[in-house]
Amino acid sequence: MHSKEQISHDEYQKTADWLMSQTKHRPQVAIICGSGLGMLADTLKCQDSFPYSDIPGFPQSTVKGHAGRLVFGELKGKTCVCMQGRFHMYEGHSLCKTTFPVRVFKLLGVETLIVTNAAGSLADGLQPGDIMIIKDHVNFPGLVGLNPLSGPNDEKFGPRFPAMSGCYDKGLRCLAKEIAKQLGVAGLMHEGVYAMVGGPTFETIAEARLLHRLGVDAVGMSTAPEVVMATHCGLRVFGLSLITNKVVKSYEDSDSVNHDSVLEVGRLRSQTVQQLVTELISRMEINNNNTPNNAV
Ligand SMILES: O=P(O)(O)O[C@H]1O[C@H](CO)[C@@H](O)[C@H]1O
Ligand SMILES: Nc1nc2[nH]cnc2c(=O)[nH]1
Repeated sequence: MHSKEQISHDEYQKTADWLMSQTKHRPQVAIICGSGLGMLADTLKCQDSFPYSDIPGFPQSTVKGHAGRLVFGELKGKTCVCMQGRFHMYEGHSLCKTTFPVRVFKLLGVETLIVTNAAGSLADGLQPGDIMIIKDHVNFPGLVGLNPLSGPNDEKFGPRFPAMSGCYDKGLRCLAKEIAKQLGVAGLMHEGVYAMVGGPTFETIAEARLLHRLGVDAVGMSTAPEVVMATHCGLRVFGLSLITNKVVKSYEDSDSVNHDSVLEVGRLRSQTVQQLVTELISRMEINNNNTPNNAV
C-alpha cells in the first residue's frame, strides 16, 4: 500500500494555490507540532487558520493531541505556517499522504522546516521533560523500503538519490544551543539521535534494548518521513524531540507508557518549547531564495 500511491505535482500545486487564494501570508518557515505541542501555533500573530477538512487534498488528523488545523501568521518578523497536528503512518495514511504538507510548504515558498515530536528516551541521561535537538535520525521504516520517495521520482522536487547526511542543519542546531543557554534552560537541552518506528505499539523491553544498543537516544513514530521529503526538495530542517517518558528497558521495571501521559508532559513543557522555537525563528537568517514564484 505504501509504495504504490503517487501524488502528482499538480495535486500539490492545487493545494498550494488554494491556500494562497485564502490567505495573504506567504510563509518562510513551517512548523510541524508533535503530540501535545500544538500550542506552538498560539504565538502566531494575525492568524489565518484552516481546519484540515477544508483544505483540498489534505489528510485528516485522527490522533488525540493533534487538533488538525493549519495556522498561518507572523512571528517576530517572519511569516510562518504551523501544522497543529501531523499525520502518522500507523493511522493508515500512505507515506505520500503523511508527508503531503511538506511539498505543499515548498510550493508556498517555505525555506525552513521545524519539526517537533514527543519521544521516549533510551539514553540514560535523557529524562522526561528534557528537550533533545535532533542531530540525526534512523528511519526504520525507510530502511526496509517504506520511504515516501519510493516510486517514480519527481525531478521538479529533487533528485532520485538524495543524500541524507547532514539533513538536520548544523547552524540551526548551534543557534538552538546558544538560545537555550541564554534562556537559562541549557540543563534541559541535549542533542541526539531520533529513531522512527512504525507504531502504534510502544516498545517491548527487547525492542527497547535493541534500539539502545544501536545507539538510538530517543524513539517515536513520526518525523523521519517528513524530514526525508523536506531534504529531498531542499528545505533546511531543524528538529526537536520533547522527551515525554523513559522507554522501559528492564524486566524489573513496572512502569509503562501511555499516550495521555505523553500529552501531559507536552502540556507541562509547552512554554519552554514555545520560547525556544520563537527565539530560534526570530534569530534565524532567511535567504528568501524560495519564493512561491520560483519554488519548483
Ligand atoms: O511523533 P508525535 O506526533 O509527536 O507523537 C508521538 O506520540 C505518540 C505516542 O504517544 C506517537 O504518535 C508518537 O509518534
Ligand atoms: N515509539 C515510541 N513513541 C513515543 N512517543 C512518545 N513516547 C514514545 C515512546 O516511548 N515510544
